[in-house]
Amino acid sequence: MKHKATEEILNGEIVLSVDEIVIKFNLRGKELTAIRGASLDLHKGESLAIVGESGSGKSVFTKSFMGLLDSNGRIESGTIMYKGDNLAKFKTEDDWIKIRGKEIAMVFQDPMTSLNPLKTIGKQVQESIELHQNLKGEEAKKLAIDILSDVGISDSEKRFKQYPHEFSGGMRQRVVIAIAVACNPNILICDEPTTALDVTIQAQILQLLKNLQKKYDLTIIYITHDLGVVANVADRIAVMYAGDIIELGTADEVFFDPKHPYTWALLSSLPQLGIKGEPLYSIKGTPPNLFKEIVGDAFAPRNPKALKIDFVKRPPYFEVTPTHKARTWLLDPRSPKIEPPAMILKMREMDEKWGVSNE
Ligand SMILES: Nc1ncnc2c1ncn2[C@@H]1O[C@H](COP(=O)(O)OP(=O)(O)OP(=O)(O)O)[C@@H](O)[C@H]1O
Repeated sequence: MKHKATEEILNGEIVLSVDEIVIKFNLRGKELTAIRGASLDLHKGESLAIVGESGSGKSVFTKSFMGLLDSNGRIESGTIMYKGDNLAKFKTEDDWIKIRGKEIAMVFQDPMTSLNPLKTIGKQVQESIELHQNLKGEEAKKLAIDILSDVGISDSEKRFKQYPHEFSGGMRQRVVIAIAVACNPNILICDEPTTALDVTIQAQILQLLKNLQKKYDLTIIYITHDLGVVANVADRIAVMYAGDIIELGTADEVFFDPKHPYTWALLSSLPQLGIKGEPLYSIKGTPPNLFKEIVGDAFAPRNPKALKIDFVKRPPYFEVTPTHKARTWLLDPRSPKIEPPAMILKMREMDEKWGVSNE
């Protein structure tokens, strides 16, 4: 069930360790808890996808690793350990300068907001190099041209002199990736990097990131609301719901043997996996109100098969394998046996029969 490469990664070094982080926002005098004690260890060289509906906390969680929370937000408790520093305690811009770009870089959804329309794209990549690597002038320019070709911009010497508006959406996203890579970061966070692009271009950008990961020795976090998008690029998947990671496992484990009812629902609503002739599943109800304290399993009110205890007590993590865990009472040996929906059973069957995950 597990790829060999993933196993090697998980035995390797932990580059970032988040423990029980709680993040709150103040909104018109009221307090909203966006992240409710989420924990995550990121392993060197892995691609980890964080998936979940809009508002589940994917962006807030990862922005806290770079000191990019909005000014009305704060980390209330928990730790974010990176190279011996607790980033959760960082206060000033001087602290963050050491981390942002240089150690952890981010690629956002909309390339137009990340690029300066008044500067040539080459200059923008070059400046990123000059700021973060010990190179200046012609040397930095030469490296910028090389990085532009690495991200798939042909004729990069000529295109160095062009402006963002002279590029298509996909090409602009490549430039944004070039700027991030030019900082020589350890960790690259890609926040919905392909949402604004059409499907073919999406696949090309994901393949590009996969290639760059090896060449530039990157650990990558993908943020997406679409599990289908990351199926081919993620080693591991963290499923987020109402500010917490409710299931974490290798991509194969989450796809073929999911345990949390929310993960079942997410997978069942994927158009790529729909059963022919049957209507596509859609998750009923709305996520919980984060202004209120959440009791029990946050997904319970939307889960038609929720247990009584789901409304009373927050489930702990139950370990499925050393790499797979989920916060659901269904994994408690005392729980009644509840079968996942037909589509999930079918996926499991396919995996057992054809070994789809081991290809
Ligand atoms: N500055 C802010 N003030 C108040 N609430 C905020 C602020 N920023 C984020 N939130 C809230 O925190 C929660 C998590 O938001 P977040 O943007 O991380 O979700 P997400 O999973 O990344 O969603 P999306 O896919 O839509 O970006 C949401 O309820 C959001 O409204």
